[in-house]
Amino acid sequence: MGVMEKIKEIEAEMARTQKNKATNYHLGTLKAKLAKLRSELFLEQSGGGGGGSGEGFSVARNGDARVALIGFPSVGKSSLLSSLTTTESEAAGYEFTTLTCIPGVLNYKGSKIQVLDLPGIIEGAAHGAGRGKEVIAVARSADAILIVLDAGKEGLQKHREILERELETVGIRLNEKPPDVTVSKRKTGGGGVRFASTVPQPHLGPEPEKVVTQILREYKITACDVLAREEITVDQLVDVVSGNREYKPCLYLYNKIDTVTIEEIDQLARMPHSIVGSVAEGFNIAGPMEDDLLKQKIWEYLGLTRIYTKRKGSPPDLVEPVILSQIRKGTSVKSLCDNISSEMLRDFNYALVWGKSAKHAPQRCGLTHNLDDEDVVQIVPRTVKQQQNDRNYTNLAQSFADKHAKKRLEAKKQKQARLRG
Ligand SMILES: Nc1nc2c(ncn2[C@@H]2O[C@H](COP(=O)(O)OP(=O)(O)OP(=O)(O)O)[C@@H](O)[C@H]2O)c(=O)[nH]1
Ligand SMILES: [K+]
Ligand SMILES: [Mg+2]
Repeated sequence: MGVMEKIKEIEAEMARTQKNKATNYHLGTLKAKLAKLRSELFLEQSGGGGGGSGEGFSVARNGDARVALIGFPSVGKSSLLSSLTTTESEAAGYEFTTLTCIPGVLNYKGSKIQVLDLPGIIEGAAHGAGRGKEVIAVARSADAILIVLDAGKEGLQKHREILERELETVGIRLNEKPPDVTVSKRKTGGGGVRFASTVPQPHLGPEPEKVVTQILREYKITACDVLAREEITVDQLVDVVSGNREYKPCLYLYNKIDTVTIEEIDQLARMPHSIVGSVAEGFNIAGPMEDDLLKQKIWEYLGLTRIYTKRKGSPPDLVEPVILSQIRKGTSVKSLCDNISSEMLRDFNYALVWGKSAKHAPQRCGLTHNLDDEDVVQIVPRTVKQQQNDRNYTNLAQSFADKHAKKRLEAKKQKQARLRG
């Protein structure tokens, strides 16, 4: 039986099985099996062959962050790219106008955001329909996803769900945090799965340990300690165990609101993580640089942060901020140094910070301090003398260690000689 048939069979069995306490354990096992088969299928397909022309959309990463435009055909993705960036992507009134990945750069608040226009996807994309696999692979590589929907289309909510499902099938989790669960495999201490939780686990049924054991068995893990620090579902546990999940912020844009009534617009605007707009009319999308809602939201979902650096005795550089991202490498002083140069990190002594993250102006901070948008930072390196001292101490420590190692070796030799003699 092929992977696809096995998947179909399990899905059918899950549909037949009523959801209640007694079947919780069985459903958990099925979910784990399904997740494993789906990832097999995905890997099989992304490893070349099967559907499409086989050509990937390899577009070099560029700028401070990457956003992928995902949606059904003709919802206005290319029109949007052309309005957000200086790149012109062909737009037309027929489906599948765009057949490849078109990158553009959005300049916003001193950052450069790479925006990727893509072909439209349809139901079954994750399993290779259209060029779905390639499109979804690009979504996986993005820092955030912008799902574009046509506000005037019938079955709009269904579209949203289909797109979410296609992305979820390949392990992308939208607007979710990685579950706070650790699985530590045990080398000693015997087999068996030990499950502990700091909170009650109502979703795992009356015997959580049994459910957990069964799911781990599907992944051939039999000796380990599992610790949950929050309430989790079976799906979340499967995500943790399978390990190749991508957690991504996702913003939904209901485009073409010029074609629907004000009541409909009002409803759409209340959907979670959503904004409404019209590329054609410029509403919420192509307004003046800083107060345009879509750009603001993209910035927010990417967790971007501007840091103005300054040198001793000079004013801060307000023209070219260093852009850090909360969702990528974080906004600590260490990330800032890393972003500038390896020497900056090597010679770091402390940072002087002005702005929202500082308790007083300036605050003297170490590498772990988290910075806020528009903070001003001066990095103070260790003095030449301190650096020289560091090197001397390192050398001293080394010769000390060498001397003792030598002594121990000699003592060992003498002991062996004594035993022999
Ligand atoms: N009324 C209206 N039409 C729009 C709007 N935005 C885009 N369109 C039109 O919608 C049609 C499709 O736009 P495209 O930008 O080609 O859509 P796409 O999502 O890139 O389409 P594919 O590449 O074929 O998947 C074009 O005729 C656009 O002019 C809008 O806000 N309002
Ligand atoms: K089109
Ligand atoms: Mg297009």
